[in-house]
Amino acid sequence: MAGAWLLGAETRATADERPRAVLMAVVQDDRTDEGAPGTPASLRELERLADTDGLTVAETLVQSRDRPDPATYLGSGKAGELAAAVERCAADVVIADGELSPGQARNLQDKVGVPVVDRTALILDIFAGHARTSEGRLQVELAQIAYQLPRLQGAGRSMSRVGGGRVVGGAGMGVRGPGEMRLEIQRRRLRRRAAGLREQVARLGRRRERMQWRRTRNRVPSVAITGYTNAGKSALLNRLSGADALTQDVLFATLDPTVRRVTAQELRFTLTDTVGFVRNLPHQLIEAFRSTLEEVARADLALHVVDASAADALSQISTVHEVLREIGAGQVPEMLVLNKIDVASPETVSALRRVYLDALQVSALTGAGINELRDALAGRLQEREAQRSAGTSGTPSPG
Ligand SMILES: Nc1nc2c(ncn2[C@@H]2O[C@H](COP(=O)(O)OP(=O)(O)OP(=O)(O)O)[C@@H](O)[C@H]2O)c(=O)[nH]1
Repeated sequence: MAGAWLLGAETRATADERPRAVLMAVVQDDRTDEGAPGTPASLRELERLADTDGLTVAETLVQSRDRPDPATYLGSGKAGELAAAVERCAADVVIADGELSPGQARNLQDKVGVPVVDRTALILDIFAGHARTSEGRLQVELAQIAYQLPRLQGAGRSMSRVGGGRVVGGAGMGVRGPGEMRLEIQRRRLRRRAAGLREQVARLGRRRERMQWRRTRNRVPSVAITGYTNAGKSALLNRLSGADALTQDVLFATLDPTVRRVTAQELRFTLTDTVGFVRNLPHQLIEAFRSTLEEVARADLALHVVDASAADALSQISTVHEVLREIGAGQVPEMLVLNKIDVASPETVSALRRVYLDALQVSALTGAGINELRDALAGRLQEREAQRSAGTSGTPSPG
């Protein structure tokens, strides 16, 4: 069930009722750049993320401050307002549009009485609901454990309350209370589980490498489709290859890479769909999905799909570039394509074309521009192939 990990067993919602969320954010006076936490674009995206995770957004609370309160994130007056909002809306969860420290989450949770999580936890929850292959599921669980470990104290603290008194001191100085012991056992169990998962991921990664190596040896050029979440990557993959990958109007419908074969201008190449990128993609996820994302780093060409109907398309492009750099794929040659041209506004398209002069315009929905794109891809790959053979022909052959 979506939201299952996020809400734990405490949710008040029933199976046929969507859990309700209150969103909250601190807008920092010195961080009002497009996409910073609490800005309209970021909040709209958080709403979409919550919706994708099967939650109903009941209310949104924003506070403007110098910086978040170190103890409670919101200032104390605003935290009181948050508690009232949770009560009023019968909310099941509070989601912050920034990153909460484990302490901030715990303190706020004590004030409002329902789980308080951040954007990272929400994205992890969505990933958990969408991972389809065993590799994807393992990777998500690993990322969840990495997120949970430093936050275990919350559970330990309430357990230690049951066990009677504060963790240290309650049961005598230097003596561990029962809560602390339970916490240590839990930590150890999670670490052991993480080690097992890492081993399985590594095994699957090696298998993926062998397959990739076979493709390289057979010299099948590869194109990796990248782009912001919901840009239309899967739809475009289907159009280009005549395949049937999952397309859904939700964020992160695609989590596991899908490889398809395409032939154009007598050139055969592979097309790989990859996970959609989003602002502030949790670091744990980039780590966990590194082997999947490395498909992009090894590709001959990255086809960067842009949703030209998104008002913040330019900032989505920069986010994708940032993530690509972070996974070591910044050097892969890129072909940028403007998708959803059937619904894009002329203003956004011309703003994009001013920066990306020769970006092709396509619609995965209507099929406009698809043949040209397929040919352009084949052309670029052939060019690269020609350059590569020219580069190697100068090298003396052994013997
Ligand atoms: N109007 C229009 N809608 C499109 C076009 N291409 C894709 N869509 C829609 O946009 C939504 C997202 O498409 P997907 O192909 O799932 O997007 P994605 O980039 O793979 O998404 P993630 O899996 O979240 O990364 C779906 O509802 C598609 O039907 C297009 O050219 N025009």
